[in-house]
Amino acid sequence: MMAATSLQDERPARRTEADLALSVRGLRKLFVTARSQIVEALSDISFEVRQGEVVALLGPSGCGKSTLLRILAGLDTYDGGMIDWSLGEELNNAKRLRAATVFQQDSTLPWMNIANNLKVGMSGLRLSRAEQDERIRKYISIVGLSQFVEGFPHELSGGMRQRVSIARALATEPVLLLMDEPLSALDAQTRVVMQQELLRMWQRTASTVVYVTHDIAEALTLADRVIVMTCRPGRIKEICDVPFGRNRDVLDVRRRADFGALEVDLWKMIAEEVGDRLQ
Ligand SMILES: Nc1ncnc2c1ncn2[C@@H]1O[C@H](COP(=O)(O)OP(=O)(O)OP(=O)(O)O)[C@@H](O)[C@H]1O
Repeated sequence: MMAATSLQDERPARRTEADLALSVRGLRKLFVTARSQIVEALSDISFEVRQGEVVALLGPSGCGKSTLLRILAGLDTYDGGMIDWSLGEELNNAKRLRAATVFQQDSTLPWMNIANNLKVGMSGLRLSRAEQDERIRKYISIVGLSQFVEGFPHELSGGMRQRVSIARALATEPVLLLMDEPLSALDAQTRVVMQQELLRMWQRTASTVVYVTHDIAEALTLADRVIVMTCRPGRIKEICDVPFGRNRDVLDVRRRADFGALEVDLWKMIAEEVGDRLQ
């Protein structure tokens, strides 16, 4: 059992159905390979995401984390089960949440300067020019790139380009922020700085976030709950509460004894899946 279960007093209070942002029920996803083989990527996936909650999807390589995120983003279909978008609005004839996605790979547009990269993300939002400019200023400043706003992606490092991608998603002020290993290409120092920035931003914007990572410490640092997935076909192995509250500091949480205990528990779960002998 997880160490978190002994820390009931620090957990966020259980909320009612009215607080749900979305719930996924019995989701199944099949792929057909080039050799006509059927691959079951996801099987019987059920979980809920509450408003303002940060949920991390953690699991071994190939367990279907990105597939699940792509389905939530509306970029892929599914073959069974359902998604109930509690807070959804009508978008393209379907009830969905207004979401923005940040991927692992660089997705900046090289022919546009940084300001225009952010504008592209906001293009469907019918914002006035002044509102767009204000959001560009705000979110580029949040990711620490104010002096590069007129520059072009090729003038930035890989990590800086990734920060542009994050700013572009944030500038749309989405109801649901979907992030697929957004910090994995960054160097270790920038990564910690960005984790702190994400915590700060989410606290300010009360964002609802689904965050894919294979990094256990990152999941514990950022999330309110960690959903651990099994090897393929990806199922839910365990859902763990992270008892650190939203108002947390990247370095302070790592000093906590229960951080270490949770990290070990999660390691064991992942090791069980990949057949490692660490356990
Ligand atoms: N287009 C596709 N056709 C066939 N199989 C696919 C396709 N896309 C994904 N898969 C398979 O589905 C499974 C889940 O892939 P997915 O990329 O979602 O895993 P992941 O957990 O995000 O992995 P990683 O952590 O390595 O990025 C994998 O076994 C993969 O081989």
